Amino acid sequence: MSLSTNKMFYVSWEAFHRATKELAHQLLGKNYTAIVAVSRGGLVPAAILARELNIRVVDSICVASYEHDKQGSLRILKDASIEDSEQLLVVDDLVDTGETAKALREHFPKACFVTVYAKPQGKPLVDHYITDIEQDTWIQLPWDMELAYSKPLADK
Ligand SMILES: O=P(O)(O)OC[C@H]1O[C@H](OP(=O)(O)OP(=O)(O)O)[C@H](O)[C@@H]1O
Ligand code: HPA
Ligand SMILES: [Mg+2]
Repeated sequence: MSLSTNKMFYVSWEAFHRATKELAHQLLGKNYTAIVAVSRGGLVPAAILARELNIRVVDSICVASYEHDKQGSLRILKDASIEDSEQLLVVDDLVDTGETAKALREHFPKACFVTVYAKPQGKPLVDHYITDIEQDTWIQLPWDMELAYSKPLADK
């Protein structure tokens, strides 16, 4: 989905942390031994999950799929050095069209693929996620935003 939609779902750092901890609760006790973060969006939830689940082996796969807000084909810029296994968690921030998830599932067929947010098109490709977001809504993540002054209603 491109950024042309005007429906927005704004996520604060606190909300992102809370949702990711909820994801950690779902994964607790499943004995995952390693995490691969899907860079860049998966880096933040991967750090939070690693802390909550006490996983010390954390790697990344660096991919580029969106060029200038339009979806292109997925390119692997750097692969992870961790082997695929059922004890591996592959973490991304969200699934939208599911193109990234599809490619990653092919790359790590045994691993558990998780995200914090999921839109309907990508949802079937995710093993665990926390929050449903409509397909036509753009998720504004906290690292893409900054605090800004808001005029009082009376001055608008
Ligand atoms: O389900 P899809 O339609 O494939 O979209 C989901 C992917 O898009 C975003 O990454 P993006 O490629 O924008 O790059 P970034 O993580 O480096 O910001 C997001 O972090 C997911 O990885
Ligand atoms: N928000 C941020 N990045 C994204 C989205 C979104 O809704 N979809 C694909 N990449
Ligand atoms: Mg990404």
